[in-house]
Amino acid sequence: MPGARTSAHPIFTVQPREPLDERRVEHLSALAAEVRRLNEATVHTALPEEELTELTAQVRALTDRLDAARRAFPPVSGDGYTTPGEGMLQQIASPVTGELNPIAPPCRIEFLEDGSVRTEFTLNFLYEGPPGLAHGGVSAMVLDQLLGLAANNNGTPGLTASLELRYRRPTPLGQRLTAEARIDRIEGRKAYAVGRILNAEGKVTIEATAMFVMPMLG
Ligand SMILES: CCCCCCCCCCCCCC(=O)SCCNC(=O)CCNC(=O)[C@H](O)C(C)(C)COP(=O)(O)OP(=O)(O)OC[C@H]1O[C@@H](n2cnc3c(N)ncnc32)[C@H](O)[C@@H]1OP(=O)(O)O
Repeated sequence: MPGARTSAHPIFTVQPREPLDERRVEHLSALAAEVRRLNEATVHTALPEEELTELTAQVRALTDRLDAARRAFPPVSGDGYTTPGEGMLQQIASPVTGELNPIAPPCRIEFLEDGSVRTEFTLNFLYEGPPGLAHGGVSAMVLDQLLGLAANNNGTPGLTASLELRYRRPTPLGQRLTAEARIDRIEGRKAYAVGRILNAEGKVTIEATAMFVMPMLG
């Protein structure tokens, strides 16, 4: 694959990923944004069955066309995977932050000067758990990613060894949510992070703590 790079880290050497330039990322992001709309429209549509049959055939044709030039693995942006921590930031198909991934809300991450990370995002009915409320597992996924990025931003990236959540209040759908995370402490290879999700009124809905461990190299 031209231009593909692999990391020196054993976990990431098995799957070479093609780095995309900004223009291509923009085009694919625009496509993913439309597919996101399509996903939501699919759940909400009240169209009659005959029209659904016709639309199903049209969507199948579109998918076949896209799949005709299929990459074995999702691409990355910029220079691709370079170091285990840095490279992960180019993961544009992440299910949480990936602009290219239609199942990602997507959460756009702010990396703050003090090393913490923050995102504002909205969950629609595709992420419903209890009626009208966000699925707890989806919130967990967002927090896992955010706390992981805080560890990464601190220069101590790692895999999630533990993730503990306290669901304090229901997390609403269709409302601006804020999630934030920071590193609490480092102990050897272990990075401890804390984070939370707040509703539009600034009230905490979920608190999270996690521990990330950088696997042994070699
Ligand atoms: C890698 C780079 C990633 C970059 C990410 C960029 C950000 C992207 C954001 C993505 C976000 C999404 C992220 C994801 O989705 S990550 C995907 C979900 N996580 C995983 O799949 C991880 C699977 N587990 C492992 O690979 C290994 O078990 C790890 C690597 C975690 C440790 O295996 P390793 O063989 O290397 O280490 P060790 O066994 O010598 O233990 C070392 C120390 O750690 C302590 N310990 C271990 N486990 C636990 C535990 N569960 N509770 C408490 N403590 C634990 C242990 O006692 C010891 O402590 P001490 O005796 O030294 O005091």
